[in-house]
Amino acid sequence: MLVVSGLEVVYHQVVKVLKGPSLQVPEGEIVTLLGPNGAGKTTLLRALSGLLNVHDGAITKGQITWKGQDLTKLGADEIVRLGISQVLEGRRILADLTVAENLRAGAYSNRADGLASTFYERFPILGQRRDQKAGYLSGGEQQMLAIARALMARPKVLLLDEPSLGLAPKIVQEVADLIREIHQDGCTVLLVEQNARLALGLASYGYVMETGKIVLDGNSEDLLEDKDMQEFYLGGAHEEGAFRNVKHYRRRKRWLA
Ligand SMILES: Nc1ncnc2c1ncn2[C@@H]1O[C@H](COP(=O)(O)OP(=O)(O)OP(=O)(O)O)[C@@H](O)[C@H]1O
Repeated sequence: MLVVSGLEVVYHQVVKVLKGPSLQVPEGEIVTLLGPNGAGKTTLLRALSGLLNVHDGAITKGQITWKGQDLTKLGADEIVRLGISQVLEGRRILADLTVAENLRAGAYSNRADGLASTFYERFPILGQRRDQKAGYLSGGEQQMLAIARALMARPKVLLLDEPSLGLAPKIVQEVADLIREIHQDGCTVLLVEQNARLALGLASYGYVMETGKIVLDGNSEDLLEDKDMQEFYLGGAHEEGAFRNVKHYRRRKRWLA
C-alpha cells in the first residue's frame, strides 16, 4: 500500500501548494487523482517520485510510505529502485534519441534489450520506428513510448500524469487499454487525470483535489453517480470529462473538507 498522509509541499520555501492531502493506493489497484489545473496533482506525484528538489520544492510536513517504508527522505533513484516509476506529464521522451535509446534509458538492468523486444511486440509501431528519433513520433506514439520507458524499470507502482492529455479519442482508448493491461500484470497504478470519465472507468477509487486539498473521495461507481461529480466533472454540454465552472463549484461549501 502506498500511503500519503497530511502532506505539505512548499516551493521556493514560500509557496505552499499541498495543504495536507491524504490518500491511499492499495497494492494491485488503480486509484485516480482528479482535479482542475493547478490543484497540485503533479506536485503530489513529484513528491512521490522524489523529484521535488528538481523544482526547488520540499516536503515540509506529513509522510509518504510504501509498504511501511518512509519515502520522504529518499532520492529519486532510490525510489525507482523500490519499484515506483513516474511517467511525466507532457510525454517527456528524449526527442533527439531514437525509440530504442529512449527505452534503454528507462531501464536499470543490462537486460534492457530483451525487455525492449517485448515492448516491440506489444507496440509494433515502436518496433517499426525503433531507430527513428522519438521526436518524430505522433503524440499518441510518444505517450506509448513514455509509458513503455517507465515500464522498462519493471515498476511495482506506476505514477501516470495525464496520459490522455492532447490525444485523439481513439488513441486515448489505446492508452486506456494499455493501463488496463499494466494493471492486469499486477502493477499498482496512481493515475492523475483531467478526463474524469476515463479515469473513473479505469480506477476502483478516486480522489478529487482542489487547491492542494482533497475535497471528495470514494469508489469510482459512487463518484460516477455523485451529483456534484456529474455536474462539474462529467457534464455533457462541454468537452467530455473536462473541468468546467471551476469557480462555481469552489463556492459550494459541501465540497470543502
Ligand atoms: N516549481 C514551482 N515553483 C513554484 N510554483 C510551482 C512550481 N511548480 C508548480 N507550482 C505551482 O503549484 C501549483 C500546483 O501545480 P501542479 O502542477 O502541481 O498542479 P496540477 O494539479 O498538476 O495542475 P496541471 O494539471 O495544470 O499540471 C500551481 O499553482 C503551480 O503554479
